Amino acid sequence: MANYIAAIDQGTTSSRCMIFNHAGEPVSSHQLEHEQIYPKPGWVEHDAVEIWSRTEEVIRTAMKKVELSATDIAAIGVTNQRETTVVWDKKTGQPYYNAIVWQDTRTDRICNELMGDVGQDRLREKTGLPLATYFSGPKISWILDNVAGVRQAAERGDALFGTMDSWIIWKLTGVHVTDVTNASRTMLMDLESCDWDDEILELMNIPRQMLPSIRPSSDPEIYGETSTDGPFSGVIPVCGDLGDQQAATVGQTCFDIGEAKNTYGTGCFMLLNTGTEIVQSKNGLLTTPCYKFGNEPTVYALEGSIAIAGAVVQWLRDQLQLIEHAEEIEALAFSVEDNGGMYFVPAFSGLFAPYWKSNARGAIVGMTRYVTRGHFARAALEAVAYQTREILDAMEADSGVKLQALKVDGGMVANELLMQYQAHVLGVPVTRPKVAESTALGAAYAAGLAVEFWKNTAEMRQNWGIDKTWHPSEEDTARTANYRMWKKAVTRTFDWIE
Ligand SMILES: Nc1ncnc2c1ncn2[C@@H]1O[C@H](COP(=O)(O)OP(=O)(O)O)[C@@H](O)[C@H]1O
Ligand SMILES: O=P(O)(O)OC[C@H](O)CO
Repeated sequence: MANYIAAIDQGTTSSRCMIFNHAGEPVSSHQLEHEQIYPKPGWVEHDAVEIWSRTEEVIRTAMKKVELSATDIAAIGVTNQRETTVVWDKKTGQPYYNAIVWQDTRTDRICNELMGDVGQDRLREKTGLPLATYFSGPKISWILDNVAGVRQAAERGDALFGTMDSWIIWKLTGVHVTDVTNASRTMLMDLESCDWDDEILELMNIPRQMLPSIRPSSDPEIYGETSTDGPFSGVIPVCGDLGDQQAATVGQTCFDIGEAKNTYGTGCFMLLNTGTEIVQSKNGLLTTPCYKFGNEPTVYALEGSIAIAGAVVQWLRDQLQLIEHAEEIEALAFSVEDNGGMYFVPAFSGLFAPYWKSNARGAIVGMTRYVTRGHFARAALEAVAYQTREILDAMEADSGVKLQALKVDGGMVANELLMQYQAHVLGVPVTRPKVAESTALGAAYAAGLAVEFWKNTAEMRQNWGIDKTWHPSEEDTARTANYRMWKKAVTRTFDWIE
């Protein structure tokens, strides 16, 4: 009897496999980090082969920890860091080049040229996205134009493009697919038809045959099956696929219009369910599919994307060696009472929402000889909270919805200082669910729904419960003053790259 669903979460920092029971509780989990490759300033790459071998290892270990075999797993769902672009040879299975990560800014020139050719508005109307280095389309163009032989291979039909979901599903099943949520982040998909857009493909000079077919996020027709010689050592349907932020929205059971969640991982992403209506943002947010379950209409969301959240903690750990482990930042931040007048704008990949300024770069301002390591830690965490406030302001302005509480998840929500400060800066309660691994849970839900492991979304809602809520303190002058200073600090990063 198959009593479990497996989820593979291929994130920016790490890959993990989690196994869930019918109550939506994790019964096993394993996670491994992979290398972050920075070949030049602004460039970020991953080795897709390393990611696949880490994925195989986390699957095997998660299954072994609880002594499960393939017959115990009813279905598999995949979720992934979005936009990260890999192109591989379908005959050898080898990537032609490292995966270009969503944070990478090398396509700045390509984006500027596209801006001249077609203008921002036309693309935004079709895809819901501003023209920015963040998205996959220009990254594919870069690979086609800069890696020897790839364009010819793509024209011959030998080169396949995928975001990391496609890469993992292809490795698991040999099938070349993606889902609507991931496809939309290429900037090549028409939001309304949920199909590749020929006009944009022509504009970016991308051959259609290298693209995966676009499928529902939860697909009763299943994408494919695992094989006995793969990491699951058996045949299991793979039938759930969602970009990680959309998966977290599903995992948090935000199925009603006006429900929102914020996920604090490498970056930070708030999504607000807007139902089957496509709402175009006037305040710097993205419009994106939230999920598509089987034959039901696509549900859309407004999204506020922040490029750097947990990544700033990683940077303090790996590059400055200020801490040894990510969780140590909390004690370090607690060692000081406040930010000491210091503001840290981590615009390492330019600024995403609501600014969309690819030519911004990071800045630390307000420093005096008074500041200590503790203030660095504090300012880094505060930056995450202020950026989220900017997103919430934009979301409320766009939707007219006044949020009563914010559901949060992701690796950083273990940080109590950050969560308390977040509630303070937003002025609304912040709620962490019992299962903070909402991303993996959402992928499991998508797969489980497809095979009727869960009958409907109401069953999933019953699984959701609160672990902890942080309440804002009384409105005070310091909150307003700090946020004003943050806004001032952000302007110091604009137009840094000439
Ligand atoms: N206690 C903590 N305080 C602050 N940041 C943390 C803490 N624990 C983990 N992080 C950060 O959270 C991120 C990992 O979260 P996760 O949701 O696994 O990310 P991803 O899905 O992007 O790989 C890392 O960037 C790490 O620096
Ligand atoms: O790896 P995460 O969780 O920070 O998510 C990355 C996003 O999907 C990028 O769009």
